[in-house]
Amino acid sequence: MMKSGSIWALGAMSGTSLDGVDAALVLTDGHRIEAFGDTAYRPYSEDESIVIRAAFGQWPGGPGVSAAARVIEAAHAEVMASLAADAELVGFHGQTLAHDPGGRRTHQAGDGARLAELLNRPVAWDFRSADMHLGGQGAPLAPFFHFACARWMNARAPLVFLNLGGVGNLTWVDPTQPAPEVPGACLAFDTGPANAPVNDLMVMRLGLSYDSAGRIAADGKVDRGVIARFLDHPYFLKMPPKSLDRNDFHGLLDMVADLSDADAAATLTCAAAVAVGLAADHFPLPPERILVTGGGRHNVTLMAMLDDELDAPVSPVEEVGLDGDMLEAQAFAYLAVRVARGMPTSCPTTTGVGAAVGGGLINYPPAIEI
Ligand SMILES: Nc1ncnc2c1ncn2[C@@H]1O[C@H](COP(=O)(O)OP(=O)(O)OP(=O)(O)O)[C@@H](O)[C@H]1O
Ligand SMILES: CC(=O)N[C@H]1[C@@H]2OC[C@@H](O2)[C@@H](O)[C@@H]1O[C@H](C)C(=O)O
Repeated sequence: MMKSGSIWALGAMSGTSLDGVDAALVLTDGHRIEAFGDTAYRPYSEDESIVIRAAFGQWPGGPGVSAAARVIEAAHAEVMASLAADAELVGFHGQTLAHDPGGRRTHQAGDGARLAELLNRPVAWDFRSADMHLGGQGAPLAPFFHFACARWMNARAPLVFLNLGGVGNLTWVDPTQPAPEVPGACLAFDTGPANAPVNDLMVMRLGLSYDSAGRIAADGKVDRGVIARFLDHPYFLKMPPKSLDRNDFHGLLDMVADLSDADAAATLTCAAAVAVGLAADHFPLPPERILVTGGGRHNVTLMAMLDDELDAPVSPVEEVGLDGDMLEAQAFAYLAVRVARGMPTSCPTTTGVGAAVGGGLINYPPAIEI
């Protein structure tokens, strides 16, 4: 018989910026967040990053995919090992190598069965495929968790969670609705590129992995002509829900090729903020506040530009007691419990799927023989 009370679940996420694996414990019954527990982070080594990057853009069976999957599984097992002892269930997102919503396919490398064996815990994984098979974008999946976070913080009016990772994505939530899958409770979509283009610029020109605190961008001047051309991208004409692959805006770097380092950084940072500004046109009602999560919240220049673009107050999620480095890992802990209990993980207004759907597979560790 299925349990109904809260259990500790351990979630893990390896994001598009490929810095490492986040892991976090959440106590939940799949509806309510009762408590947040310990967290851990394990960066990928240079050698591991090279193996994973070599498989970027590949589909299962493609060159380098197996090698990348083994690196990803081992890194996850390592960071989760100490926390798994306190968890009844693991949520394993894996590393997205390719995402093609138009072609109804997505690829998160890493095998849940292998991780179940390595951690000796049941593992919920492959969260995105079912949604895509049923016509959804397969992303974003954090929205139902964001709805639960809004309830956890006792919010009484609509608010927005904005995640600034490699790509930007947001969830507009109305916590007064009875459940996240109810029409009017959540609207979620990817806003556009966030940190990825600036990171790529930093790597290419300065040998840095990102623009720390946005200091380089702060010294630059935004090229409004480039921003206007950026906004011509057909993605901005699409109605949400909609999602992006990390490389969908690759041409953006060419557009700043003739600019100085500082001007190029300022322009790419502004592009991320302007994309969020455009996203705000889709909000069903004005949100009370915009809570920013993901690494981009540390970018002071980006946060100031967002403030200029948006009408509601913008602040990091820490302001309400959440952990902006761990929200995605916590989301997959929460979603794992929903998968285990047959609850939906996405709906028409979060991924564009035809009806609320529960995605994910569960693998159990091999039975121990005595
Ligand atoms: N101190 C900082 N100053 C400026 N930018 C920062 C700082 N710390 C992190 N970032 C940016 O945040 C990025 C990492 O963000 P995050 O960890 O949220 O991404 P991710 O989870 O890998 O991506 P996604 O959410 O798209 O999967 C870094 O690559 C960098 O661009
Ligand atoms: C396909 C994929 O891995 N998408 C990620 C990525 O990173 C941010 C954004 O693009 C979001 O759509 C999603 O991750 C978060 C955790 C989500 O599904 O909500």
